[in-house]
Amino acid sequence: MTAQLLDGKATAADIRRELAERVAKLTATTGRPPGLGTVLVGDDPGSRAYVAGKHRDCAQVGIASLRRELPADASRQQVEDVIDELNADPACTGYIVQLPLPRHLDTNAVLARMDPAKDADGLHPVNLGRLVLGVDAPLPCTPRGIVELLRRYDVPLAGARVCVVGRGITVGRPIGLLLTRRSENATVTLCHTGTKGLAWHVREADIVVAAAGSPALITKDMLRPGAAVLDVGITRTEHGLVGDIHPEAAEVAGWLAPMPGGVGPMTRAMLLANVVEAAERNANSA
Ligand SMILES: Nc1nc(=O)c2c([nH]1)NC[C@@H]1CN(c3ccc(C(=O)N[C@@H](CCC(=O)O)C(=O)O)cc3)C=[N+]21
Repeated sequence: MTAQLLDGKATAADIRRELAERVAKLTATTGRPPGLGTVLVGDDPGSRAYVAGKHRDCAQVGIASLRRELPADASRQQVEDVIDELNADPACTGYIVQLPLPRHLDTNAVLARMDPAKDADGLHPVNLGRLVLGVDAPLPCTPRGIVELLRRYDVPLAGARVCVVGRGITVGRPIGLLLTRRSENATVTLCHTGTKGLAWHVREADIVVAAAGSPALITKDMLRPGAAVLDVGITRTEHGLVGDIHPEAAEVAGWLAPMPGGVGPMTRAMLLANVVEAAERNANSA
């Protein structure tokens, strides 16, 4: 078997076209385009590249970009001033603080200072709480992108056994909350580096979400033939970017979202969707 491609790159391009129409309407009715802010602290080349990609996406769909950059040794006060400024700026519909922050800064304190209505990442504690409660809120971009990709390729979710590998706050922790909603109705097992018998858990699964950041962790012998496999891991090595899924997994999987070209572009598209939805909420309440 050779897996069917879950083409995140092409799907994200479709979504950007859909969003561009909504942005054009919003801009016409409100007199100004939605704006996405990014806060980048330090000069990690990976983070810089991601942020640049987000601004390219914005330009494509007609969303305005507000870039804020601070040096790696920025003080807590400097970061708070930028957050306060974006919270108050009517041109900023939503924004993100690029993670990880330099170690001397308290990530949770920074996230908590954001206006939850402007949280384009869905990572503010209030919005994560709303996700647990099942109340409408901006959703974390990567989990939302994964659900959207599975839906657009008609991968069956109801009753599916999903194995998530990784417990980070951006992917592993929140994705189970989306997939176990009644509307998705999947069953989710959350595995991590402390899991005993990882291969057994993975082999039980109809859908495997690999988000551990451990190169080639998931090998073809671990997979149920025909499973949908999504590679969320990205590790920078001297040979380039490496995912969590071993390349030979494509021989056994039924569907594969590769890295690159799978979940990454979907994450970026969902960030834009969160901003457009926030702008539509504002327009409707104005
Ligand atoms: N506040 C915050 N929100 C984030 O959403 C966030 C973050 N911080 N910190 C870092 C991670 C990582 N992340 C990626 C997004 C897109 C690609 C992406 O588009 N990847 C391309 C290729 C990337 C490349 O070639 O460098 C792909 O997979 O095809 C990758 C990684 C968002 N993150």
